[in-house]
Amino acid sequence: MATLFTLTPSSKSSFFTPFKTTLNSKPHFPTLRNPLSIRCFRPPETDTPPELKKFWGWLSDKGIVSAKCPVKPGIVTEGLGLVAQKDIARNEVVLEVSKKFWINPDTVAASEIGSVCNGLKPWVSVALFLMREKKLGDSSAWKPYIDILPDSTNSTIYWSEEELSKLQGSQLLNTTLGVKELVANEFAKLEEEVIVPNKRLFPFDITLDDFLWAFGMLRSRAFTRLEGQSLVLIPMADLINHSPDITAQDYAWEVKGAGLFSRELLFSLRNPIQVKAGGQVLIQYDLNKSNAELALDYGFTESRSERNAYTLTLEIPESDPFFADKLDIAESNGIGETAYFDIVLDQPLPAIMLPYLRLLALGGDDAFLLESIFRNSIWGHLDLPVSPANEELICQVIRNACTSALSGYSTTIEEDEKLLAQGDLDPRLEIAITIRLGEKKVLQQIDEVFKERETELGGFEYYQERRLKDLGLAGAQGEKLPWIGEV
Ligand SMILES: C[S@@+](CC[C@H](N)C(=O)[O-])C[C@H]1O[C@@H](n2cnc3c(N)ncnc32)[C@H](O)[C@@H]1O
Repeated sequence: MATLFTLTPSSKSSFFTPFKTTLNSKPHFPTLRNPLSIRCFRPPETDTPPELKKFWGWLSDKGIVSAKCPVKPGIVTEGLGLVAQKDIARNEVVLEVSKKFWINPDTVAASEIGSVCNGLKPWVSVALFLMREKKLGDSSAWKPYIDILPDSTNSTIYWSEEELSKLQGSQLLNTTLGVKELVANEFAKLEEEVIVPNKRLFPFDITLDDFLWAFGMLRSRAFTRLEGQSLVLIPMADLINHSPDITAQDYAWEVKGAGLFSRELLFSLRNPIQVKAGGQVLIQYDLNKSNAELALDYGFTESRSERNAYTLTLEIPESDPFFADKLDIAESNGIGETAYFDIVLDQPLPAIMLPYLRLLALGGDDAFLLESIFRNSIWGHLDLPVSPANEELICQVIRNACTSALSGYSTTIEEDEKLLAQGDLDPRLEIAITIRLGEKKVLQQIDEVFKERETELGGFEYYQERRLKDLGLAGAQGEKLPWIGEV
């Protein structure tokens, strides 16, 4: 039965596309109902590491910041962050960085390696630029910035095998391995087509680890979807950390025109919530990212239940005798041969999932609905239960898939909850437990939905009953009218 259609509990492939989103892509508005929790106070000046002092000096020399700048880079619990130098009001602009200090594909194109980067994907060219500047050391014009970039984050792309083993059975493990494979493939191509043929420009060893480092830096700190920009690194602005307490929808940043005729572009960062001097200016990165996306992109998770999600991949198998008809119906309703459904903890199933499942399970006595005369009305019919056999098959296949996915994890929900409750965990272990616990809870929730449906199968109204009613051949309760047998 389960072979009737394919259900792959894996992540969607579009998730592998680098820089679909990096920092937030949706408007986020701050709210005073969610007061900022001050995580760390500005360390005494003597604690400031030399790299940070040099970075500040470089920012000042370039005119990126002035002595009046309301924020300064400082050491905070999240690594480096932006520390308020005075009380900062909500919506106050804390930083403006001119385009000439951004690192984006235009920067690469205008650089020494620009001529060999033609045709590279934007993120690949910026990653190559970043690696090269790092290798150039003292000769790099960007050295003070490169020197304050971390060697890694807690993103799962940087985890050891041992650390990744704690994600056994999870979608995030598959996604992480998929992303690393994608990065490795891109690197192999880059090495062969650009690095090796241009030894003069790259007179040093550049390894896959260097490329992974650059990829992770972009993924965690590049701003995307800025007007007309694919991805941009903005020194100093990229020190802004995320706060789960800022939950309203608004962009904390924008690109503005400046100078004569507004020809110069300026990146402007606002403080979304009132901050006291010494506190950290924080923003909401992206309310729509799941914990898996946060863990992969930035290396942290949140405890809010709606961050827990599981992506169900449903597919019409080519072996289905009605493949062509089903595909035609799916495509005319905006779905394809494969559909991805993000199921979120404590939220209802996506509305389109049940109709799509009914379509996939259509066959046997219900196959007549696939005939072309029904083509315009079929989707409406699939919105409601079609037949007991169809609905039962859906329940069985989904429940089997949930059971199988749940059996892939090495711990139970209860064990994970106990581990989390103990506290004081290594950050990567805590991320792994949060992720696998969240995924299992969502799988359990899906199973419960279809378990309940199974018990309700006898109470649903199916296509044939609705049809008889529409034709006036059945009573309000679906019972056949007395004369029907006499017709
Ligand atoms: C845009 S950078 C911010 C600057 C960064 N803290 C640094 O030291 O360079 C994003 C990275 O900061 C860290 N980070 C930001 N917000 C965080 C949070 N709420 N919890 C844990 N780490 C956070 C993560 O390592 C993330 O990948």
